[in-house]
Amino acid sequence: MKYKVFIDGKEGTTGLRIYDRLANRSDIELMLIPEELRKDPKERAKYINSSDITFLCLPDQAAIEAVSLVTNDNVRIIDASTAHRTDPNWAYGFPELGQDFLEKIKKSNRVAVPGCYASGFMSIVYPLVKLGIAGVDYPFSANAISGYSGAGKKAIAIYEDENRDKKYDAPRLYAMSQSHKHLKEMQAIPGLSQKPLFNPYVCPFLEGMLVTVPLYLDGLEGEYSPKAIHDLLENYYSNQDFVRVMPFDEKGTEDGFLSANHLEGKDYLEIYVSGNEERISITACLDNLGKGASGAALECMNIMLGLDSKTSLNM
Ligand SMILES: NC(=O)C1=CN([C@@H]2O[C@H](COP(=O)(O)OP(=O)(O)OC[C@H]3O[C@@H](n4cnc5c(N)ncnc54)[C@H](OP(=O)(O)O)[C@@H]3O)[C@@H](O)[C@H]2O)C=CC1
Ligand SMILES: CC(=O)N[C@@H](CCC(=O)OP(=O)(O)O)C(=O)O
Repeated sequence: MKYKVFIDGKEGTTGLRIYDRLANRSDIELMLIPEELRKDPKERAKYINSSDITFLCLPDQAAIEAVSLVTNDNVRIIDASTAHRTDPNWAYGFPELGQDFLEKIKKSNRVAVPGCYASGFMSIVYPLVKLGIAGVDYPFSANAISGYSGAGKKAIAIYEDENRDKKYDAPRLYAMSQSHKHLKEMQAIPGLSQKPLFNPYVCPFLEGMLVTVPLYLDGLEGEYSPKAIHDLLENYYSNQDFVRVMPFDEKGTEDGFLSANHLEGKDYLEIYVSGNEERISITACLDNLGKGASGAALECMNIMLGLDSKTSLNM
């Protein structure tokens, strides 16, 4: 039997990558909507309701509309947008955070794929809070950079225009009003008492991401060295394929640099712990289109179908 899969928003950045990874799978029948009808709600409803799994790779409003079109209770939805990530009726698609996350993804027919920045932040902060290393009231902050593909196809066209304005040649800070759309899930999923301070930059390279969470050790719930925190995180993610805690080095890496495109094309995330006895820095490195979007969506699909979670993914 083949699973029938529909990708609503297949022409977009996230949708295309899911399509490419599924195109050659013998266990999947990809349902292709005629190009001229791909935004027609009536036609989309037909495709959604006759699929086993529908991926929503759409702007938030279109994703909300797509969910309202579901009339067949058996259809399972995987939504890459921001629309449902803190909705308790939806599973949060980050199985490595805990057995409860994994079980909910397995059982649910509504799964929300975490935001790319949120994935990096969550991979660090969720275990810190869960293990009692940091309190829910710790004043978390995060600095992050993303490749321009994170901003979707319109931004890709701007960045790849050979006559682009010079301003696109440098990292650009944004969301300076502290109102980035991922802050809601960054607070809600680990249960923080306030939203973190968050400074994202979009940069002139295609894909890749770093999210750094700096910490004062004396603000934690107990006495820890950077190495002790490293070991606790390593233990938390032991046996996980998609989240890997890298060997401890007080400089972070051997030469003291970490490139944001280091995991380009890969679907897993790496965590680096570095620092000294006063202040530490924990950084998640991922591909915004991999574990930050399409890769995570496919990992969730594999789990929902009871397959090896690594099927079709780049490890
Ligand atoms: N890029 C990334 O790294 C990440 C993106 N996401 C999220 O995934 C979703 C998709 O993002 P992304 O792929 O980057 O966006 P894109 O802009 O690249 O693609 C969105 C696609 O949706 C199509 N679309 C828009 N409205 C409708 C509609 N009403 N019906 C059907 N199709 C529609 C667009 O059509 P058209 O081609 O005509 O514009 C486009 O093809 C967003 O919610 C985004 O926030 C999540 C994680 C990371
Ligand atoms: C570089 C860039 O612009 N990135 C996007 C986030 C991409 C993403 O993760 O979108 P979702 O929230 O749908 O997951 C932004 O900051 O809005």
